[in-house]
Amino acid sequence: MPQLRIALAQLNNHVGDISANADLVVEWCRRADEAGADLVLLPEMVLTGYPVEDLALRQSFVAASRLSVERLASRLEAAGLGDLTAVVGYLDRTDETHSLKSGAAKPQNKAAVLHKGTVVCSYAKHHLPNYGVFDEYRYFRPGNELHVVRVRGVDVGVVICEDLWQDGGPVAAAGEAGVGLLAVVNASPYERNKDDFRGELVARRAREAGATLAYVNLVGGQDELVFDGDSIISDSRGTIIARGPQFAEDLLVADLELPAGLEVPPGSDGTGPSGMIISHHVLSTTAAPERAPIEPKVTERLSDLGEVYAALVLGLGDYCRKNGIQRVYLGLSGGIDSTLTAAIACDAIGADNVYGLSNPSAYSSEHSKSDAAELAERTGLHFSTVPIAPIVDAFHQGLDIDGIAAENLQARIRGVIWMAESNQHGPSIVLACGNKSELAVGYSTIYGDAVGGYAPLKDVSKTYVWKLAAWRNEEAVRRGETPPIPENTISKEPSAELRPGQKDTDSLPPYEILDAILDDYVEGDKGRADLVAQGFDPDLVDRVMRMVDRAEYKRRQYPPGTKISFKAFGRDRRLPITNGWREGR
Ligand SMILES: Nc1ncnc2c1ncn2[C@@H]1O[C@H](COP(=O)(O)OP(=O)(O)OC[C@H]2O[C@@H]([n+]3cccc(C(=O)O)c3)[C@H](O)[C@@H]2O)[C@@H](O)[C@H]1O
Ligand SMILES: Nc1ncnc2c1ncn2[C@@H]1O[C@H](COP(=O)(O)OP(=O)(O)OP(=O)(O)O)[C@@H](O)[C@H]1O
Ligand SMILES: NC(=O)CC[C@H](N)C(=O)O
Repeated sequence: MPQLRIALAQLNNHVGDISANADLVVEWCRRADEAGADLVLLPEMVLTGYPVEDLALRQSFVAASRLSVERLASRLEAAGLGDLTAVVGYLDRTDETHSLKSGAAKPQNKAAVLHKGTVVCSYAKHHLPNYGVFDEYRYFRPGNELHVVRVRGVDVGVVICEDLWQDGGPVAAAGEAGVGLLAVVNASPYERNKDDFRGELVARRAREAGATLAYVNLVGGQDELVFDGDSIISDSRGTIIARGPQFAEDLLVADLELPAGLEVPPGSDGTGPSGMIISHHVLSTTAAPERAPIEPKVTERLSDLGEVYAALVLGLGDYCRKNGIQRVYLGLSGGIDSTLTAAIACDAIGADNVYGLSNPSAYSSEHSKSDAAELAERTGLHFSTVPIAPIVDAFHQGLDIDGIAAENLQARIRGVIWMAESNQHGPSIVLACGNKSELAVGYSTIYGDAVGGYAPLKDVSKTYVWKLAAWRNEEAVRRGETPPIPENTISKEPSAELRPGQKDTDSLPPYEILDAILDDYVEGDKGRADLVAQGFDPDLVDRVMRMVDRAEYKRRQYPPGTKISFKAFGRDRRLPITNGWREGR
């Protein structure tokens, strides 16, 4: 059986920066070549980044992507990497003469096969995901052909991401065509438990196709999405034989013993058993040289809490790095949300770039100040205190307000202070510290503690915030480091401290109950009858549903934050703000 050395380049690119991404591709191809690879797979749309959103509608962007892939082929050849076969994702349009208004003029999400200075063929994704965070029907025209390339005598079928998730189509056709290897290039965003699902999917499709399957995934943060890498190789029996790290760049290299391709006349095209047009391309048939075999690695999985924490760190870190943001400012109340946000920020961009502000009011407890100071001591972040009581008093001299209006004034004054610091010492942003539970029920002050450029905990429920905080401290102990989060911050009862003795439970049900209802209402999209049938108190269900529905306007104005759940607020859950639909009340 011919031996093929494959390299999966799970890299972190930059949406829109085609020229820098092309440089990255060359660099990773060089690394693959140095590792002796015959074939290197790069992630879906590696040249443009993913998702490009409405950049896909700009002809200039599509043309630049297309030109870049052609130049890349000659660049690789000129760099002495022409013998390597590279699968490179990009955006293409082949029918630019058609009317822009017609769907036929839409570009395609493609993967080009580059070899010996040419673009040998280019596969267009068949299945376009159009659910959750994906809008691919808005942008792309689906493909209808399959390409099979022969590398070192092995037939390799190339498909793109969602093609793997759907039954039938190009994956089934590749199996029927008898490929030895199915190469799948991906940009599959992280969400909790998705890695388990992906692992099973890859193994199942490999068994169904009767072929070894190599799955390469992107790494890095892109606005609200974070890509976790976690590239996988499964043999044709469904055994995972190699797996890359999560949330880190890596070149995963493996030697594969694969069956020789069947007799296909060079360059012959035809219709496969499932009726799909299949084009064959013979690139190389010579056997691999004698070389010391590489033992493929199977990287250990992170724990559930560990992977969520890593996602939040990478999401915030890449948002800052890719947008030229050097520092972050945030209000430190000594509470669990701002403390965990600060710990994530320190891990993402370094404590020396994190500026925490304590802004005590007349109602602030002593522990709110001492716990915030202790956090600074433990992490090494910059810490300063700007009391707001005199500013609040000055406002009250000119304003006749009380109750919630007066409470919100305090939160807004803090927001003004954080933004002023950020403006003064930029390039920097303010971090909003709200969590998913608060965001769901509108428990934050708009233009107050809701100000900011990024919200790391936006998709993390309050009960999970506590778990993550405990996990981060345990992790520090395991590594022999100082746990960042003060014990009192984890154990004390949450309070907004906007009036004397205020507790979150004055306005909200206990978070364990609230989060259970929110899980079903927000993530599960269940209706009132289902929630009541599950045993939740009907009055409480009504109250929570009302709070969630009414807070849509607040969520729309909230900063972006990393998606970690099946359904995050934002692109994943799109509801009208002006909405008269009410159930049972
Ligand atoms: N449909 C709509 N579209 C656009 N804007 C709309 C709107 N409905 C109201 N508004 C505007 O929004 C205002 C009400 O929102 P907002 O000013 O935020 O005030 P509001 O939601 O009434 O009060 C803030 C709540 O959050 C709690 N809080 C505040 C700060 C921190 C924390 C915490 O623990 O983290 C909790 C606080 O205890 C209080 O219960 C209205 O006065 C109006 O101006
Ligand atoms: N005294 C304070 N000094 C600085 N920032 C504050 C102060 N109080 C509140 N904040 C900011 O406002 C946000 C909302 O805090 P609040 O205490 O009202 O509710 P919370 O959701 O329980 O948050 P936390 O758990 O961080 O206290 C905090 O996360 C913090 O960023
Ligand atoms: N880019 C894609 O096609 C992603 C869709 C796919 N179901 C995933 O999340 O992995």
